[in-house]
Amino acid sequence: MKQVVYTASPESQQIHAWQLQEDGALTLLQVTDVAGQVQPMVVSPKKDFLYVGVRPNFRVLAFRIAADGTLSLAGEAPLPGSPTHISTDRQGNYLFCGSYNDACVSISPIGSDGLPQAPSQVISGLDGCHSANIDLNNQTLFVPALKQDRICLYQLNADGTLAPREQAQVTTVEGAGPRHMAFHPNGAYGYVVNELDSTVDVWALNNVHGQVERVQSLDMMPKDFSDTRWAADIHITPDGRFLYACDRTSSTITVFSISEDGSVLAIEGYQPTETQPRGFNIDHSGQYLVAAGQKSHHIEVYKIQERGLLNPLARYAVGQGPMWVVIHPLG
Ligand SMILES: O=C1O[C@H](COP(=O)(O)O)[C@@H](O)[C@H](O)[C@H]1O
Repeated sequence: MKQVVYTASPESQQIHAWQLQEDGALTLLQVTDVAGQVQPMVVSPKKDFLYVGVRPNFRVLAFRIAADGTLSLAGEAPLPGSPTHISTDRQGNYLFCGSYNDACVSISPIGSDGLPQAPSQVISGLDGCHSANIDLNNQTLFVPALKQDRICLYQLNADGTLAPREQAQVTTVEGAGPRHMAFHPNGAYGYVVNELDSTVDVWALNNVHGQVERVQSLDMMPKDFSDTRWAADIHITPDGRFLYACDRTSSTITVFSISEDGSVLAIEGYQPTETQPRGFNIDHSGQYLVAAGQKSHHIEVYKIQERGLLNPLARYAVGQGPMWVVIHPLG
């Protein structure tokens, strides 16, 4: 499988595109200079565009992805706040943007040309809004509001509007600070990394009462860790066997195994990584993990081994302050 790794480096305002070889080596394909601090990125489900949130002029840029994975700017649209996280629905018809600093989530239609338009709806009052995550059924948008210790639940209607679900929110432990989310491939469970106490919560998405319910909470730090907790990102392997979450103070990635039904996590180990890992990702074959060090200005590639443990392969200099990693299968 041919894949391309994109990294966003806001301090040097660059996107690096790398070809991921079968053996896990990276070959630099292209460096794109961007007018603005590039931060969150997502590839459209139709696989033809990379959408990138930029600042200080809050916009989403749409880069067309060529057959070899190189990028060319095709369009842009305004966003209602500083983009902290962007994502799309499962069909690529809508773009969601969560803004931590502007405490909102927005939805923007994506045209038939693949270009996002101006937001059609903005929901405010979400203090510390850190991400927007549509479930596998393309029905419920999970929006963690970090400063409110809650995850708001919105229904995505057929007309492209968001409405609070009957169960409008779930709450975390006080002071947890829910941040990013990953879904099990069976669609029954979601995993949320909590920034402020570096825990990971397992959420049953449809319990016997049809409700979202927390079924497990795990400390992701080693027993002897006593410094400030500062978790960031979370990702799952495509086969649903392993989950990874990173903490920035300790610069570690915690490795979890997942029970077959997705309901139970167990810690398998802790992987030291690049300094201040704010973003990482897993390739589509489930063989490699790529982590970015916001303070090391490098990315590092790991081979995923038995029990999910990580074997460092090589590290590569990128732009300054890398913080977002997206991996895209070509073809
Ligand atoms: O992880 C964090 O995220 C928030 C929001 O990030 P931003 O890049 O959208 O400003 C940040 O303010 C906070 O300090 C940090 O821990």
